[in-house]
Amino acid sequence: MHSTFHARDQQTPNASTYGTSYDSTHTDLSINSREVIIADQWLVLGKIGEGSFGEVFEVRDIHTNKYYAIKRETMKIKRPQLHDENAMYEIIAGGEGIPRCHWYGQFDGFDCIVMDLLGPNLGHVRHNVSSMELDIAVDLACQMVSIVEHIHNRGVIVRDVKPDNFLFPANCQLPEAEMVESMDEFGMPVTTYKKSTCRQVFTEQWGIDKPKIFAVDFGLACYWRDPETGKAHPDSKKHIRSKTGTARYASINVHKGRSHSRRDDVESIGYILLDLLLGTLPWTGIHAKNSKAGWDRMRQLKMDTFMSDLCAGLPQGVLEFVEYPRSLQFTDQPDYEKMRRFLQGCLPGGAYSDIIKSPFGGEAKPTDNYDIIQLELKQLQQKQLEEQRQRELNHGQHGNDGDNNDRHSMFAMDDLTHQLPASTVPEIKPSSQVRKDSAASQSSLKKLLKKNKAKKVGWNTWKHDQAPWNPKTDWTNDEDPALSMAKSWGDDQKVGAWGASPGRQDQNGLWDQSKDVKEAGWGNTQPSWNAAPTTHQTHTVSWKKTEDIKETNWDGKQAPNDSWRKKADDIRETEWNNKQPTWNDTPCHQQAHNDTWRKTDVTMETKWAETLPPAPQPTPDDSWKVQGGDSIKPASSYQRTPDSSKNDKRHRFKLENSGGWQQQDDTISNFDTTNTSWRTGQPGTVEQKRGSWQSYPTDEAPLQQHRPQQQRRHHFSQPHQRTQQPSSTNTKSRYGDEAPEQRPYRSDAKNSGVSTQGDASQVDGWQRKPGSNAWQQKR
Ligand SMILES: Nc1ncnc2c1ncn2[C@@H]1O[C@H](COP(=O)(O)OP(=O)(O)OP(=O)(O)O)[C@@H](O)[C@H]1O
Repeated sequence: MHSTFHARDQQTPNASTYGTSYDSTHTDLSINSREVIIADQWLVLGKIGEGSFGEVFEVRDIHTNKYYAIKRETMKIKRPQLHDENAMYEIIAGGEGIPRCHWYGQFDGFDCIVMDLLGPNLGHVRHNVSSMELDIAVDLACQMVSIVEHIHNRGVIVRDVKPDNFLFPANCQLPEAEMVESMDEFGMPVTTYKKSTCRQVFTEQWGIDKPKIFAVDFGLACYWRDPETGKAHPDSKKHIRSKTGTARYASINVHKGRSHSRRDDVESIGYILLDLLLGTLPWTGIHAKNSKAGWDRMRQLKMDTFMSDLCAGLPQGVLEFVEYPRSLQFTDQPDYEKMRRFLQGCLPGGAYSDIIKSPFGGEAKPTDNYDIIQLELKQLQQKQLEEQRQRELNHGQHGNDGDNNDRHSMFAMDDLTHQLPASTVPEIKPSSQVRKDSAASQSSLKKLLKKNKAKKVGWNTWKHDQAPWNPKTDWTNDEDPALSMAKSWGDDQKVGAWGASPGRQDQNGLWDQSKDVKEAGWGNTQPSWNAAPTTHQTHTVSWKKTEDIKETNWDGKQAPNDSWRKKADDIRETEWNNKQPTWNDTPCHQQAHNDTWRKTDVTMETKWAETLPPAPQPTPDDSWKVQGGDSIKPASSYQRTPDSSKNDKRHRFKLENSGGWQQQDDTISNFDTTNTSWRTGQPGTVEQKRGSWQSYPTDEAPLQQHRPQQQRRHHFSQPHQRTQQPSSTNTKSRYGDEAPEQRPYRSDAKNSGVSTQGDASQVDGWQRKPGSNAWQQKR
């Protein structure tokens, strides 16, 4: 039965001592150093772990007093993945070794998943024991095979199988090394640490012979099988341009740039098994000039290492287990039972228990003789490096690919958790022509797509950052450490959205134009969009029909507020409704639909090429004028916030000096007029000059600086940025079947009900048409 460890009282006898103490990173800091209760239920206790993108905290359910873990990810991140991870947890729920999720939602600008609380991970434990006995490693590997088998049976592949993603139960504490004081040859005191063996830890400290493990972190997981057709995804055979997962445990096929399939997950388990038994791998600890060089070197080492050399001293079954996945084809289903047989056969008396002879001669080494193994591995590694150096010298390539020994200019590959920039692919400079609504731009877009095709972009590759129309500035966001980190790592570490979300739409990215990709051209003239008046939009849009895609009819007043619906046999159609709420809201934006559509079996994307005029800058000294000229008050005294509690179009207004909020529906007629000389009235009586309002997503977090910047980024950006909602109350799926909402920068005028006549008729190059609400560009 699936056992869970989500509450202290459900744990083992030594429940009082377990918990977060296993993790040295535990800080006892709750978010913002104050009591934080998430969703009125989960009291944050302290941080217990973190990965490249997520942070994990221990929380207590204040209603039941049970303990859980919460993983959070900032919603500002360029490529959020917790949402997908939650979806993956749902898909694989109920399996042995899969933690249960209890809540998913947004809090304080973070996506959060509450799940069963677990303990130290396999990597931690291996690091803290002197050696791991064969039967223990075999048992753990068998559990991993079964967990991965379950996940594969649900149509999903993990793509990041590594020791750090297998966790022991929460009642298991990280083993501590025993401190031993002694004297060195000069009589000086020396402190050494003696680690226990794994068996000692399990039996003596944890009181369990064979602890259970649980898999976590499905941020990179994706479907290997199309849930609609039940067949392997057609695109998944393509080459990927950037590698996914953790280099140390990546399969050779992934190193070669092939898409992940089930065989790669099980090959990674083989490397984990070797790591557990040997304590290291020949390619552990290597340094490289850049991550690409590191991945390349690891690939070379993996390919050059005879597994029989590596497995010397280990039972034959280990070798069989490691080599078996390498023989699998892309679509092959691994024979999990056979893999477990190899493992079980390793145990004394088993069918695969013969010990493999060491290539260095002499007796076979015992598996717990760590020093000898380390020495032999070092020799092996040296030998391989020497051979490689020699090869390079012969080819006159020495030093060209990061294989020099200048360690100062290198970084440790072990630090590299995810993946590589596609540094071999030349970046395509953004072309201004691409954004133009002209026939020329259509053809240049096609050229770019064609170029991209030549670059072997695969269906499960995150391609956003390589989008030719997406200039580098798109990544510039110094305020967001997560983004700058992503940048420094090569922007396509975290793949997943493509593969992960069949049936959902990701409005971002660049796509390749291959058989299953459909393109729809947009007519060359979209005068109404360019002019962007609020009311008169006429879509003279032409569609190019390719292959089996259906055309979408436009009936004059459409907005990209569409929903997709699947018709028959793999054909999707766009339904456009006639409302244009979002586009209408943005009179000061120039929008050009220079779009292409891509359809794959499972996803569809929209690329909105957008040219926006510079966002209007608020001028703090702008004033409010009351019609009739009674009084003038600095607009900065007023703040406006969307009423996030109501999540509707009403706004609250704050008169700074008077304190207190006043909520209005669509007017500001009830302002506290006693405090100031303000006179308010019905819509139409107050004039507004630009920049008068300051928008706040919540009562606390000013957005004023942020929003214009975001808007400027839209100048270049992919549409998903527009879909990001700053409000913490936004729980809407980013993959929902809607087009991205246009967040109006100047929604104040419309939403507040304040008339925008008079002075407000001019906004940074735009002006109201005399006598009408329509906007037109200044000439
Ligand atoms: N349910 C849990 N209970 C206790 N600790 C957890 C739990 N989930 C994760 N952790 C700890 O937090 C660490 C980071 O979690 P996780 O791997 O999910 O984050 P990540 O950012 O996705 O990591 P990665 O860099 O591998 O992608 C894990 O290695 C583990 O030690």
